[in-house]
Amino acid sequence: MKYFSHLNTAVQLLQQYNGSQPFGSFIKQFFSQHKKYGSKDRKNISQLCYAFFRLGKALPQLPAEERIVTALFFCSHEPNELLQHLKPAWNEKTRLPLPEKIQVFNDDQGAAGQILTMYDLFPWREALSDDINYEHFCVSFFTQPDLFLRVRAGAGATVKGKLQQAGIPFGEPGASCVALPNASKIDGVIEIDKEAVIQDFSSQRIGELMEYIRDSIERPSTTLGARGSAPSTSPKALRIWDACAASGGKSILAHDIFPKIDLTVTDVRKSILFNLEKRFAAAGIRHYHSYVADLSSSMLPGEHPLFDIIITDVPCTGSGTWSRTPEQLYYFDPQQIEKYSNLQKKIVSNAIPHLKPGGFFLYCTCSVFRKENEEVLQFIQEQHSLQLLRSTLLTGYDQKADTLFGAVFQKQ
Ligand SMILES: C[S@@+](CC[C@H](N)C(=O)[O-])C[C@H]1O[C@@H](n2cnc3c(N)ncnc32)[C@H](O)[C@@H]1O
Repeated sequence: MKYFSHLNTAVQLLQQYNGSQPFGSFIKQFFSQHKKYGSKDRKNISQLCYAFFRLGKALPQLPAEERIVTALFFCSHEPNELLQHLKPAWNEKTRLPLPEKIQVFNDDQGAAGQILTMYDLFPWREALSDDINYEHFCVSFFTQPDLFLRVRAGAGATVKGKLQQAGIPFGEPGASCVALPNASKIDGVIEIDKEAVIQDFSSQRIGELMEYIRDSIERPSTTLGARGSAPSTSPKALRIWDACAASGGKSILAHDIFPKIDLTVTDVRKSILFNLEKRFAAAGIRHYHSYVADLSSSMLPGEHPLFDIIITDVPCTGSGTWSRTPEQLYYFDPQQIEKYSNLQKKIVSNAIPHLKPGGFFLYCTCSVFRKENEEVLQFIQEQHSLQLLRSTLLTGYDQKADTLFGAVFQKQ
């Protein structure tokens, strides 16, 4: 009976939650106020709640209990105790691919039920960026992504040795990337930010665009336009500005890729720059300039020499990360797409005037929407006459990772 009691608690929690804070914080607060739940109870209740969100916009009319059990079926990749108790008839069908599971659900509903299609989960297919595989993207909502580490230079053997010693299984999807099961506890095992940075696999791959810029600077003939002059390869440090730095994920990456940099970081949130300060200290980055700046309304305040490289990892819908935070999919208002696209255009417009002629502009989002990706690229080319050198969609949905979009421009 405890499984049905877990289901009831999940329903109550979902009724109280309104999407205004991350569900992870909400449920943590709930459990800290209700100590009677043991670790197994907490695990089951949170699994049921997250499953509910993973159904996205589908089946809004279904009673919450049924919606949760349906979602649990879609999220289960092998038979399990929880589903065995809540819906035994579906438990032996958990290994079926999603389209067949949807068929099982539709058959079960009979003539009275509403027919479910993949389109109901994520009804904005037409708004997606080119090259997104819609079916694979939708299927990925039912799997929790991995936790990824970017191992810093020289720390590979140490990090892997420590993980092995702690009995934490890991894979290696990339040269300096380690993938761990999402619930892995690495605090106290790895020296975070010093030995390895917690950073999604696709986010790490933005480093490939940075390497491309670095190589273009070292071999200028490959990218130089007729009038521009690439930043010199002299030992002088490259002036790099991370304009939407948050707690510094891309800045630390840039620090690790460019041999000598004079780094400026800005963000509209003072609190996040405080987090950056702590991470930079752990990462051994001591010399940098940090400012609070709202680039939606003005350029960088004060006098600043022009930059060799500007990184704008802009605020966005975060739709490429929704398998990590499925509550955002559930509560998503599609009007946000236009709102973010406009904000992104303002931010890039206030950043680009700070770029040197010949300098490089790196634009990135963790969005899957065309308006935040290709449309902003077009805006940058048309309104700011930057030359697009390279753009890439880093699809993470087949690798238990996020999906990011990135592009490199050069100013003539
Ligand atoms: C996607 S996050 C950046 C993540 C970061 N680059 C990293 O790799 O960890 C976008 C950041 O843009 C900041 N932001 C939002 N609006 C802004 C604005 N008007 N001006 C400057 N930064 C802004 C947000 O506070 C947020 O920290």
